[in-house]
Amino acid sequence: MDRILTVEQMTFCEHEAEKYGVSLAQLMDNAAAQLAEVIASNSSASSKIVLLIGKGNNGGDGLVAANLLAEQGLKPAVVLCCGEPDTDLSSAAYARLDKSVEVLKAENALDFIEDADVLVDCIFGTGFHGSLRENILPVFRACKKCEGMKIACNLPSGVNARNGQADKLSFKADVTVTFHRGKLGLYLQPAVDFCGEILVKDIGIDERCENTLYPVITPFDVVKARASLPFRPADGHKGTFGKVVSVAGSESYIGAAGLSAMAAMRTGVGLFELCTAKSVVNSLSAGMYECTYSAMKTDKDGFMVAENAETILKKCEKASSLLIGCGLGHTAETEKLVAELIEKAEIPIVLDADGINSLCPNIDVLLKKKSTVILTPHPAELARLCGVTVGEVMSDRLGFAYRLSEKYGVTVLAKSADTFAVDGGKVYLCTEGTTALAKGGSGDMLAGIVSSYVAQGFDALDAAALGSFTLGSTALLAGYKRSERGIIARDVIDALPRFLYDLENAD
Ligand SMILES: NC(=O)C1=CN([C@@H]2O[C@H](COP(=O)(O)OP(=O)(O)OC[C@H]3O[C@@H](n4cnc5c(N)ncnc54)[C@H](OP(=O)(O)O)[C@@H]3O)[C@@H](O)[C@H]2O)[C@@H](O)CC1
Ligand SMILES: [K+]
Repeated sequence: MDRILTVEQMTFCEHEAEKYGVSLAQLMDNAAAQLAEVIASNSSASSKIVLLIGKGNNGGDGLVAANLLAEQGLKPAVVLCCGEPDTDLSSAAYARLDKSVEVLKAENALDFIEDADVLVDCIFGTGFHGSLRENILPVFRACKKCEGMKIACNLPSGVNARNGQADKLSFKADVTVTFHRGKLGLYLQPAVDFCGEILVKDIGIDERCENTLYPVITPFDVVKARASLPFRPADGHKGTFGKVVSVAGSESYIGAAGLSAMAAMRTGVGLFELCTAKSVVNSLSAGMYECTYSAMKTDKDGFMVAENAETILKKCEKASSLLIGCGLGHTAETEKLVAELIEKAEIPIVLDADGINSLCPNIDVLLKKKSTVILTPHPAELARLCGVTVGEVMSDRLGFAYRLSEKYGVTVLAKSADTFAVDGGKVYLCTEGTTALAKGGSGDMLAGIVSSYVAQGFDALDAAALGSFTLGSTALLAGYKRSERGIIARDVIDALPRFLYDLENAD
């Protein structure tokens, strides 16, 4: 799988295909043929094959597939789950249904569904929205009881292909036969748990149909990760591998400054300087010897003040990335500090956590930036950056990240269980991860790693995507034969050299 499409991109492609001589009806026939092939390969002459049919074109795919199965001498039956098909294509397919195919209504077929040897879900496809309605729940409960092979057409019903949200009673497929390209939602949590094995099948859509769209989504995998690792010259010295200046930490948030520094230093950067409150210097320097420290001026609560900007900018002259935000705190002074650093710094900036929160009231300062900016928001921070609710962000995380990136010319690493790295030209999806990262400190590590990669000269998008891949994969490695419950940030940091070794030596 080398490309993923959003539902909007897929719909665009389907209509664009007509320009290349493939009609929507032909696409449905092609989709049905691919579906029928997978069903047939999982059936024998005696198999009880049951296709669950919705009203839309997903149901149409199932009806055409039923005909193809009947032609091969198999014995499919169809269950109308939402009444009679009602789109042009699906009602035409229903009118053409082979007479040998048994047709049942859902209310009379619950036991029949439970007994299927091969159960095929063609109830909802990309047209699904909202959640499963009350009247159809008995069908989904019967599906749950069925012990036969379960195949989903295009996507499991109950799953939202746009954003990965999924009803708890969604069809739990062993195999999902999806058409042309993987649909974004299928690779996101929690939908991914309902898809089983995802088979992407060609239905005759020319690749050129994708060219006029905004960037297609590329999964960031080990091959890409390996390719984006920079060469380390054998005669390199600490100056060769870049320097991060980090503006992080406060009397209230000490650990965040330390974790981001350790993660950066464990991912290849030559030098790391921590600009922070005196109290943070005192406590971290007792155990973290590898970086340098600069004590900054603070307010009475121990948060850094804007007056430090000049000193920090001076330090930036000898550095190659500026990390702002881990444990910074959010005050009127940090807002001023962040705005001034963004406006004046001439090295790439990675903005995380309270760096982002401090930016939000003055977000238009991004338009005055002198250098590359990478934002690393979690969903609540992304919502704040976009001025919308978290619920709105969750319904279209990629869309919000993309528009933010376009509007301000920044790279956005929209982090969550699945993470998007987005800039105006490309979108990467990073799905590595484990619940070991669902803990305090993970965001700090990610920001530190990204700042380290940027300091070493990576392009911003590669640094962001590889940063996410590095953190997710390392957490998996740290959790090998250990419970995700018990892994903490420092375990992940300790495992970073091992992860990088494996990556450097991957085939
Ligand atoms: N376009 C093409 O060229 C091709 C498309 N292809 C296939 O078509 C599929 C897309 O077809 P589609 O657009 O007709 O939508 P589909 O997924 O069948 O569902 C729509 C129906 O579901 C209903 N419904 C929705 N939510 C609901 C809910 N919560 N609870 C209850 N009902 C709900 C909705 O009702 P309504 O919104 O009116 O309430 C409507 O009746 C796509 O996945 C692929 O398989 C292939 O053949 C290749 C060519
Ligand atoms: K389906």
